[in-house]
Amino acid sequence: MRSAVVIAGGRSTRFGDADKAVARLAGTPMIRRVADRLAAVVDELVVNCRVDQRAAIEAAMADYPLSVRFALDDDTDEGPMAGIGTGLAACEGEYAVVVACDMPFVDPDVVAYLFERAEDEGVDAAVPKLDDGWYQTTQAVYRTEAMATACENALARGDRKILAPLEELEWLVVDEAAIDVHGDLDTFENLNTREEFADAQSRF
Ligand SMILES: Nc1nc2c(ncn2[C@@H]2O[C@H](COP(=O)(O)OP(=O)(O)OP(=O)(O)O)[C@@H](O)[C@H]2O)c(=O)[nH]1
Repeated sequence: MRSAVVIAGGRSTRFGDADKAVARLAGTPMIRRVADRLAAVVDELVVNCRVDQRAAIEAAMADYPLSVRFALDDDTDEGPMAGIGTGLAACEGEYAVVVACDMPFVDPDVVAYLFERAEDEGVDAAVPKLDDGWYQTTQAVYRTEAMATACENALARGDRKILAPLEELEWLVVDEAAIDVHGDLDTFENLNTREEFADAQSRF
């Protein structure tokens, strides 16, 4: 069984006075676009968000073909890594892909490849690294229990850095060239501002 976690507990401050997770992108809430792209490669979906976001996200997920569960932040605004840990702790699969709610171009072929790399090599995480040097921790595959525990441990020692939990795990880096062979690099594009949102509309 493979799981997916969509993290959505951010405040969308660069977007303005609205939750970008449920903002309509070419007619469809952005989080639903992400979820729809994941449906072909996972068996269940977990949404991580705050309690005040739940009703709108639930409405956006109406009639989704897979089981959808919510993993709500007890402590809000603890950063993306806390959201990753909360979401992974609620998963039933041994491995889960984590995807940020603002990555509507997520490519199922890339996700499938990340699962294969993690599962075949038996590691705790497969994390893409682009040629610009950035680790794509918000579009990566994790062993659910190991990463959830590592996130808890990092938060307990006051470290909210997104790479902090990986320090105690065995993980592999998936480089840009390998991703490029298996799918579309647009998969990592994330939308933060109204302008980026407007520019992206015509691509659906
Ligand atoms: N659970 C949780 N998720 C978060 C938090 N901060 C960011 N995220 C998520 O992490 C991903 C990347 O975050 P950002 O692009 O910084 O999103 P954001 O914080 O909503 O946007 P800005 O306020 O404009 O930075 C998004 O999916 C967010 O929903 C947080 O404090 N808790």
